[in-house]
Amino acid sequence: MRAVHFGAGNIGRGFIGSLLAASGYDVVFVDVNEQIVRLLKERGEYRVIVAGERREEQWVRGVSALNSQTEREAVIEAIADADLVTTAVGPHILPAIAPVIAAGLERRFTVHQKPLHVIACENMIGGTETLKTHVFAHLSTAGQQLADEKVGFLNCAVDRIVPNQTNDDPLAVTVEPFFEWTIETRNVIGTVPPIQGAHFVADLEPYIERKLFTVNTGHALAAYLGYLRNYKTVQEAMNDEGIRLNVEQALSESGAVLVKKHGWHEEEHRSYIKTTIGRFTNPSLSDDIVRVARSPIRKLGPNDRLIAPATQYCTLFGSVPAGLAKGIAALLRFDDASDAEAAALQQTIAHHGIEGALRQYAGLESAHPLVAAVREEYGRMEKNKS
Ligand SMILES: NC(=O)c1ccc[n+]([C@@H]2O[C@H](COP(=O)([O-])OP(=O)(O)OC[C@H]3O[C@@H](n4cnc5c(N)ncnc54)[C@H](O)[C@@H]3O)[C@@H](O)[C@H]2O)c1
Ligand SMILES: O=P(O)(O)OC[C@@H](O)[C@@H](O)[C@H](O)[C@H](O)CO
Repeated sequence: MRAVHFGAGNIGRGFIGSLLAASGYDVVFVDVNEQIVRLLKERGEYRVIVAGERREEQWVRGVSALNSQTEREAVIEAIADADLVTTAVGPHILPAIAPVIAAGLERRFTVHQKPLHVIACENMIGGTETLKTHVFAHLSTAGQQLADEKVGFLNCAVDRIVPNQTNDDPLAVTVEPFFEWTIETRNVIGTVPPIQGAHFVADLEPYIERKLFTVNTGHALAAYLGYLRNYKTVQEAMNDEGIRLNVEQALSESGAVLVKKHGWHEEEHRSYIKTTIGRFTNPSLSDDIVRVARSPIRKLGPNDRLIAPATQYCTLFGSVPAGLAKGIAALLRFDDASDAEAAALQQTIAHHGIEGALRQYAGLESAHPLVAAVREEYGRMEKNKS
């Protein structure tokens, strides 16, 4: 079996590639980072360091790599011959990889019509559906017809904290012990792709919302509030009792939405939150706040980790979730110079105020009750820096 995986970064090497290799796939990584591609080609293996109470090393073997910029033809051939195509490149990169995936499918259809599954492992709702739309924009009419019949685009939720790497070996990747990969079966063609440890479900919505509105919501609160207090890592931020209480408050608010909307059992969800907070405080990991806070405009989106649970809370319970409002206000104060979206967000706020930013990026009209609550928190943060 062959899997072509786009994005040999933190989660690509630290989770998806390692699980696929353990499931018996020959994994071909596709990336634009020449150093990583060269080393993967040279060595054909890399180390995953699982940092929990005990430190465990696992070798991922039988992998290869291609550079999508300089080896486009080989990428097309690899897709033509693959059983599975996966991605972990970041939501903003999906449009950039769509043309080569489409070219790979067109080539494949000239040679054979075996079923193929495509899974985008990005932190977003409907990630694979979004990739499919981009890919279809580059397919011929005949190609679209065949893709509809022969290619199963499967949405998924992917969960493992993989920080930015500081190992001496550029291929080694340190990860947390926890992992969860939930894949929707709705669009499977034939049988589900054999992936050891993956959890297949008929309806992904409860799972992706539970993951995004708990793990990523809590992470966002810790990162944006931690940034305001000049902490460098999520672990440092979570050791601040005030921030930890804010994270817990926001997660009880998003949790109330998840329990009411999807029928998650209250006790089970409390335990999911407890596990999540334990993961944030893992003393064996050091996760940079600027990584977790990255791309604040994306994170301010109407379907993303802060606005979606907050607006749903307002609708379901008729009151404003104060913890989530604080997280949104802290996001609006994120001005890290190395983050292009943070710079653009600050420009928007400078020109149009926070109301303008919330309208433009979160789709919130000024009359929405959340806006007043965010404005109040935002003003308080200006005075106290936290
Ligand atoms: N790191 C985590 O903890 C984690 C966990 C779950 C989900 N995710 C999601 O996985 C995705 C990737 O995150 P990450 O943390 O691994 O980021 P990352 O920056 O470590 O990895 C992204 C990789 O994509 C590569 N890339 C960029 N443009 C490309 C292109 N045109 N073609 C091929 N490769 C390209 C980059 O060179 C990099 O190696 C994001 O959507 C993220 O939300 C991350
Ligand atoms: O990857 P992002 O930018 O959407 O979010 C940052 C982190 O919250 C995220 O990468 C988590 O570490 C991950 O989602 C855990 O599964």
